[in-house]
Amino acid sequence: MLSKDSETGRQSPLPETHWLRSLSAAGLQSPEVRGPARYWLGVEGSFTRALQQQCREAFHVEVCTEGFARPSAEEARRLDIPPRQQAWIREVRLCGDHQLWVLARTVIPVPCLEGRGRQLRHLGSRPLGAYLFSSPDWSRGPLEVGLCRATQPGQPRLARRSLFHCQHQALMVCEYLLPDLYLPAGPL
Ligand SMILES: C=C(O[C@@H]1C=C(C(=O)O)C=C[C@H]1O)C(=O)O
Repeated sequence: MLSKDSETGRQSPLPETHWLRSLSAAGLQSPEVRGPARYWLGVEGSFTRALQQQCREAFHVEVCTEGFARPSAEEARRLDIPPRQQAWIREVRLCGDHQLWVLARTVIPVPCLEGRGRQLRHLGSRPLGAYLFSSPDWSRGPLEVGLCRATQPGQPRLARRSLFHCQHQALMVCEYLLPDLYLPAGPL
């Protein structure tokens, strides 16, 4: 169930993921991208806000891990940071109406944590999106779509990610969609 980062030995419940630069490129490789998940893969504004709007009852963020760790080699390349440099890594579960909807992993390079960015280390269960979208300093780059190598039922099969830019710095937010978010519940 767990994938292991070959360089750090770190174990993560997030499946290995192949990232593509557009919804249409991903749709050619996986028909699931063209189904009900398509809406969520393409949300351009705050993902947290879109999830909150989908909720009938409650929405909450549960922090799984937060701290300095080494990003994967692929993440370091995408962020254009040195391969062995530590970053602040936050992994959370986003839950709506008492179901797990999204697993999110955010990689924040050290320079982003300076100045006003200090707040990024003290979010706790406040959604990161609320901070990024309320601050004029940050803007989102293009969305990528991830096809996951899920090895167990219930693991995410689809994901999305983007860089958020602030002056010359960037952080990366990856969101893994769980089927309970986009597949209608079966008959009771
Ligand atoms: C980037 C956003 O932030 C969301 C909140 C996160 C968190 O609190 O760690 C992580 C990923 C997102 O789903 C957003 O809302 O668009």
